[in-house]
Amino acid sequence: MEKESEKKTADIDNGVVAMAVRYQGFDPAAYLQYNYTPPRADFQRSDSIVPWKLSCLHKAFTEGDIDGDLLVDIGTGPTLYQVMSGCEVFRRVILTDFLEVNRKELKTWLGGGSGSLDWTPYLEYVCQLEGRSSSAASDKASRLRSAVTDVLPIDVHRQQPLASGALPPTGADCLVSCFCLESVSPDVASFNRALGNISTLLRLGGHLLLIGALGESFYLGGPGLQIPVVPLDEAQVCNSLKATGFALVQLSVYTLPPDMRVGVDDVSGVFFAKARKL
Ligand SMILES: Nc1ncnc2c1ncn2[C@@H]1O[C@@H](CSCCNC[C@@H]2Cc3ccc([N+](=O)[O-])cc3CN2)[C@@H](O)[C@H]1O
Repeated sequence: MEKESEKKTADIDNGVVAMAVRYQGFDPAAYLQYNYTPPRADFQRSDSIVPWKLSCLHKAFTEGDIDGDLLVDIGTGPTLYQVMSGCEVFRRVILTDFLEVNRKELKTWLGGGSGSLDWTPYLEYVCQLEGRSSSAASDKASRLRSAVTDVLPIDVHRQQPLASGALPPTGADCLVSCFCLESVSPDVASFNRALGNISTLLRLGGHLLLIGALGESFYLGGPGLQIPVVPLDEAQVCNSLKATGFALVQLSVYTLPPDMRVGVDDVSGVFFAKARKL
């Protein structure tokens, strides 16, 4: 007779395995087009989502309470915007993703190639936030390329999400993770476990910068590829951070205007959380 706890564990594993299978069809180029081109990435609009995210990250990295040597991005996907401010603060940056197609996309750009998206407008915008002239974008690209030392496989559902020895024994000084945990977790319990798993990668007192979707139940990971998402609200995000040993430092929320709802997901808002590991 299967014990209840064994059945629950089996269900948990089945949900995670099903999610991993779903991700095999992920299309980085399509995903970038859906979410990282206008209107969601319109640098002429003050209410566009990407400028909001870049401003949150810039402020969080530069307001003086974050420092250290190593920044790790959890579930980087095929995007680089997450570390364009952080690469000025940390000597070393590690990017991570579950899929080889995304790691390849990142390595192409890092190797000087042009990937599926032109990141120049992003680099120019972050240069402006930093008070540099936007012509400094190519210098920033060089700094980013030299700061990123590794692009590693990761699985946030493992108690040890990275290969042993991937990080120094003291762990990362800061983690950043954008739109990953809620998009790979079948339910809130799985989301909380994943948050606890990635916390093991962060030193005590280190910061977590978490960006994620609110009210999202699915998104398109490629043409016709609906990927399920566990819907979160602000209260759940706060509860999950507290339950996994983080002190919330700051929470900001962006509510999508109607014309940002373009049919590639059913997200209603985006949260930005700055938290510290207790
Ligand atoms: N087990 C795993 N461990 C770690 N990473 C894993 C695992 N499985 C998959 N991954 C990895 O995680 C994935 C990260 S991309 C997830 C996309 N999240 C949803 C999408 C994003 C988005 C973007 C922008 C806006 N907006 O309003 O501007 C809204 C939204 C909401 N929809 C992907 O890289 C996969 O490769």
